[in-house]
Amino acid sequence: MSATRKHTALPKAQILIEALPWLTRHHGRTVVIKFGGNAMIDEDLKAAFAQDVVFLRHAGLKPVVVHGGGPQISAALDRHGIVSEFKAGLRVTTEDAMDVVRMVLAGQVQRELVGLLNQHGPLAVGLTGEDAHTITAVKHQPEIDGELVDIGRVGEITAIDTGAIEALLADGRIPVVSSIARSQDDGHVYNVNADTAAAALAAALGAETLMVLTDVEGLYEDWPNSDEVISRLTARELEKLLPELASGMVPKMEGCLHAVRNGVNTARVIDGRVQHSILLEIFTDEGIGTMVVPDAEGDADA
Ligand SMILES: Nc1ncnc2c1ncn2[C@@H]1O[C@H](COP(=O)(O)OP(=O)(O)O)[C@@H](O)[C@H]1O
Ligand SMILES: CC(=O)N[C@@H](CCC(=O)OP(=O)(O)O)C(=O)O
Repeated sequence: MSATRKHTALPKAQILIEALPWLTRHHGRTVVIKFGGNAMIDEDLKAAFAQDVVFLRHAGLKPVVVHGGGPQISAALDRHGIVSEFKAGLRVTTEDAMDVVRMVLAGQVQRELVGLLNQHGPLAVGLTGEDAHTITAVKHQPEIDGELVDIGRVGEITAIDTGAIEALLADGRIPVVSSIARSQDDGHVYNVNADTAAAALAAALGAETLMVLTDVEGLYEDWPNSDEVISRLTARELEKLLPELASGMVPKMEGCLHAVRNGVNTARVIDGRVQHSILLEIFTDEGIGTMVVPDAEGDADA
């Protein structure tokens, strides 16, 4: 009887001890995790996400969650009779649409994640970029075919104030941030792409890692023709690839590039549809998605 028990218990100890080098390396470090709206497929996945984040916190890391909600916003706009339109990968956001964006991100998606995390204890505190000047932006006008285009209340980040997030982390809490910015140029607010917001926060916080959870396995080498995932690339390699990327991958990979060029050690895009993908990525060698690393010192034109 006891021999059988030992048999089944030993592999579990093995798994725990395998995580030791990662626990040592990441102890006390900040990890920014972006949870994309497309990865929030079902209740089980959302609950597993919350478990992973709480696990990281109890393992001595400092997780910061930045969430998206693109599909959820589109569904709510649809119910309000507002048609969703994207230009340069960003939502054209009228004044009316902005109210809906804010209501869905801060009032629904963020509340749901805070609730799931807090099933494990008094840990999560939700905020938007408006709170304590966390994210400040000016009006963003993307250039499309050589012309500046007005896409409404979409913001370009000009400043990050990490004070509120750092105070929460120091208090052992898990900040959950919605990608809405305070406006530098008028009294209103701006809609910011959640990947861009997560990357800017990761850089400003000096995070160890930016982890972007989405609905594909990683960055595909030749999307949509093949599902060959690029497992590792340097900032310079990514920079060369950027002009070829499409739609949702553009802000994600631009964000990864910004992060590793501004002090973040690794930026990863991983499949949020796989349960416990965060734990697999942080605590094992068999990293599952795409990892972007800074250029090696001495790299030409790095
Ligand atoms: N090279 C690529 N590799 C993987 N996905 C790509 C690529 N180019 C474009 N995509 C698209 O980007 C999508 C992910 O971005 P997005 O829809 O904005 O997700 P999220 O809600 O997680 O931010 C994928 O589902 C895929 O359709
Ligand atoms: C300006 C802009 O496009 N904002 C995004 C904000 C939410 C988001 O980025 O959500 P995902 O991460 O799920 O795509 C939007 O309105 O859809």
